[in-house]
Amino acid sequence: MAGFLRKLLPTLPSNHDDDDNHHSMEYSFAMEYHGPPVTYDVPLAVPVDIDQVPTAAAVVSASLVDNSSVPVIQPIVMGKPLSKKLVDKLKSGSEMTALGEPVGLSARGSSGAVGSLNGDESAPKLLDAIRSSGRFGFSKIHKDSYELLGSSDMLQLSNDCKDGGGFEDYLSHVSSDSSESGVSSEVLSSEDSKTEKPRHVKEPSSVTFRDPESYDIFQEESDHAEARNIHRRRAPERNVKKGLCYRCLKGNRFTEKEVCIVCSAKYCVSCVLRAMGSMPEGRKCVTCIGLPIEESRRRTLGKCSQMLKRLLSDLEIELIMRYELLCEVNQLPHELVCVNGEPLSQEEMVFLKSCPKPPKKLKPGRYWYDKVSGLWGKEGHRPCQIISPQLNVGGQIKRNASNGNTKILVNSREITEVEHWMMHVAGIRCVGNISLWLSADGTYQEEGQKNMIDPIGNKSGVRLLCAVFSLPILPDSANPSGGEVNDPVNEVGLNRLEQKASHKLFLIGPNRSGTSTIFKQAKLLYNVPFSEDERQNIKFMIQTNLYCYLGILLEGRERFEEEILTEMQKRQSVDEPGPSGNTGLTQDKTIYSIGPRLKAFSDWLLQVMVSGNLEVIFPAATREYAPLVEELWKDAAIQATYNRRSELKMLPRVASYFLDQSVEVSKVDYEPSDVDILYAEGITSSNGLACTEFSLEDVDLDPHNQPGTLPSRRFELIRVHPKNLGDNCKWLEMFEDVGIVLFCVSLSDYDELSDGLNGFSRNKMLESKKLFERVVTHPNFEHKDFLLILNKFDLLEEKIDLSPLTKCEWFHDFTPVVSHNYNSRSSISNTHSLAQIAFHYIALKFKTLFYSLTGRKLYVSSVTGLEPDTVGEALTYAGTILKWDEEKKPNYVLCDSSYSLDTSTS
Ligand SMILES: Nc1nc2c(ncn2[C@@H]2O[C@H](COP(=O)(O)OP(=O)(O)OP(=O)(O)O)[C@@H](O)[C@H]2O)c(=O)[nH]1
Ligand SMILES: [Mg+2]
Repeated sequence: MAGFLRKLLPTLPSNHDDDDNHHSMEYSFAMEYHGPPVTYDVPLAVPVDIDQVPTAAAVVSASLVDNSSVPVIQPIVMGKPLSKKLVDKLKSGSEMTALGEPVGLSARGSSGAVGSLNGDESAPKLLDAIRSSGRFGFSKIHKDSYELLGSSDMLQLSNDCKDGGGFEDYLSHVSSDSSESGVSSEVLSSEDSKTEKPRHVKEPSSVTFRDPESYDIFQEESDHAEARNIHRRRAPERNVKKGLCYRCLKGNRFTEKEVCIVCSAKYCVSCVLRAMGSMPEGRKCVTCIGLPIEESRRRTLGKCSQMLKRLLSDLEIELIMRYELLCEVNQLPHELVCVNGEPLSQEEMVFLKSCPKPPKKLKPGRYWYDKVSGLWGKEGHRPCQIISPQLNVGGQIKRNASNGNTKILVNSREITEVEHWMMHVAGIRCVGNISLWLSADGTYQEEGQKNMIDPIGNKSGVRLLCAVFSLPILPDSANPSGGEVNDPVNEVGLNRLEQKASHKLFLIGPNRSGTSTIFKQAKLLYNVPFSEDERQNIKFMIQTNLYCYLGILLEGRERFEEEILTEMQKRQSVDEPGPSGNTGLTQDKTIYSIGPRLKAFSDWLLQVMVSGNLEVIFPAATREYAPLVEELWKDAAIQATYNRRSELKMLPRVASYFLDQSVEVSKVDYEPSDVDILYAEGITSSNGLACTEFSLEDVDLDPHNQPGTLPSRRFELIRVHPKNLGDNCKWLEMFEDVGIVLFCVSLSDYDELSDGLNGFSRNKMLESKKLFERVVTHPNFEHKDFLLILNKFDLLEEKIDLSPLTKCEWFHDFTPVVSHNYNSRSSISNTHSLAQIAFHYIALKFKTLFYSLTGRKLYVSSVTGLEPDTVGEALTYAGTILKWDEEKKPNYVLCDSSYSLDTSTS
């Protein structure tokens, strides 16, 4: 019949002729009826209007450019070498589901990656091997195991080879029109590939398939770019209950799983290899091969779970991870990166990524780029990196690129407040409406001026500042690479940038409240070493201060001597009044008198101090005058002066500590001990900003827990001196992301006066109160927790009996009830010392003030900065407060495939 019909219908399409064996032909036709009339209605055949027949639109060739629009059949599971038995089966062309899985159906990834996962070769070697052998399909790697090299590309390749084309032809085929064919095929054995054409080569189709096992729902796609966006926007919907494996639907949220970097499907240990196959593009379900990754997972590229590592050999993992990182389809799409308002072209993206200093961790987004200096940042934000300058990428930088509001233009961009502050700290004074040029070597120049301003990268304080604020560190002339070598300050910064501490503790307090002591104590407590740079600075500071202390003593000595002499003169004139007024100068030697040599030294030192040149004469002075310092310190007059140190207002308590070891300290090879560092005044950086990181173990509320078994959290302690905060603490706005503010107040301030401006001095406790109010009410800290550190409790204990708390007018109502047998040192009513009561009273004053300003609760801690325990307790308390805060917030669950436990929310 078919033969007959073929004769009847010679115009049938001829391209099916060679498919005779595969296509049966069936036809229907109508004939005119000539029989007897019928009693029923005969249905009429309505003529068909050809134009009304629906037809499938031709496939747009552009849609085939992208792999994502091409129907894919899954690659063979190649996690392990295939057994010989299976290989034989495959060779015989029979069973295609030997593993109970669709075997050997390979999607053609855009990378054209060849899926050898078990060989000893790395990818390039493997390609070389393929190049030289010209054989594809299975290669015999081990005695009893075969390795499947095939993908559809290879299949195509094998055909090309068979047809006379070599591997080079294949490569050019892949690179030139790889995107057009969209071929998928079943795997052939090496022999098959030599002798046969692929048995099943699919024509391109605009229909995509759904994997019945993975519940993927894919959209029909027509346009390449749109298709990419669809996939990027919409991960395939999955109705899998949380915690279950997406393939076997078993397990719970604690079952180890690996996650697909495209659709976030999770697979358990038994299913992962089946679901992900050979992973020619890394950890993707087989249905996701060829699709761009989910952008939020970009940071996890190249980091697989422990589970997968256990399943595959190191080599396999290495190769898969390399594919994952390098294969083209996983790369950041160029059009998603916008620089200075313009999306990047493919060429610009290549240019950007291959420059000597490319942007780190580039993600889709809008960026600004200062081509002159190389500064790079997110649109509307301060700079975050320095990349290679002069790259021809993106558009022209705009004035408001970083959303600055300083009216200071640097390379046509209005800089941000934090950059302005950095320049301020670096000593580059610039007020609004100024245009500067910043070159790639870090030099500034005012527009239209010839004078260069020093590269600010040279100043260690600025570098630290850059580190604290995550600003890029500008290179300096001595180290144009950006100062990343042998620079402890910078190292701190870089480490900081890398690790990103989880919580920032912001330490601030008025002058001499003890913030630097607490900061150093924290470093010592948590074994954060002082860098060589810091040690040298501290040594220099201790030696300089020693001369200051000596100067204060010498000044005191002069004063005491004069007092005595005046007294003696008075007495003499009363005792022996006479016309000559003889004062009997032979008797003018007092216990405060020193010999002529020491007197000469004393005069010189006092003169240097008055002229403010003390720092200039160091360190030469240390070498020169060490013997004199020793002699002076041991001199009876100085010792007598020192005994009256309580009358020397300027002499700090720690002075005696260093003066006691003045000989040691003034030696050239003096190395400060930890205690010396703690007692030294100040820290290191002149700008009053310091930061350090440490870990704290979580607070253990369960007594059964072993010590050291709880997770630890990273903290960053940032200490800022108020003198660097500008008028009305303007610069506090730089510290928006702090977790908690530690406000330090010296308990001993209540009866002390500050050296006020123009001779106007004020009670120091009231000064502290004023600063406290300013910081607390700063908009930046509106919702921040505050921990008040009431420091110098030891001094409060010492002085409270001698000097009543009511000396400070704010504490006028301090009227503790004292029992009759009151002993200030031991107890009041056998429970609290007067100092403790005073502490609670002061704490309450601050709490009430805080509540009136914020309506919130103030936390308070009693501290003696020179004692490690109390500082440790206060910092742990700060950590605990932050933890309480976290617990109050809704639970954020981490979702990272590098975690071996399934913790995602899906
Ligand atoms: N007795 C005693 N002295 C302390 C205590 N804490 C700090 N000091 C001393 O108080 C002085 C000032 O302390 P710093 O830590 O330098 O104070 P600061 O907040 O850094 O203030 P600036 O010096 O203005 O930067 C130093 O001499 C410290 O040794 C304490 O708890 N007890
Ligand atoms: Mg200090």
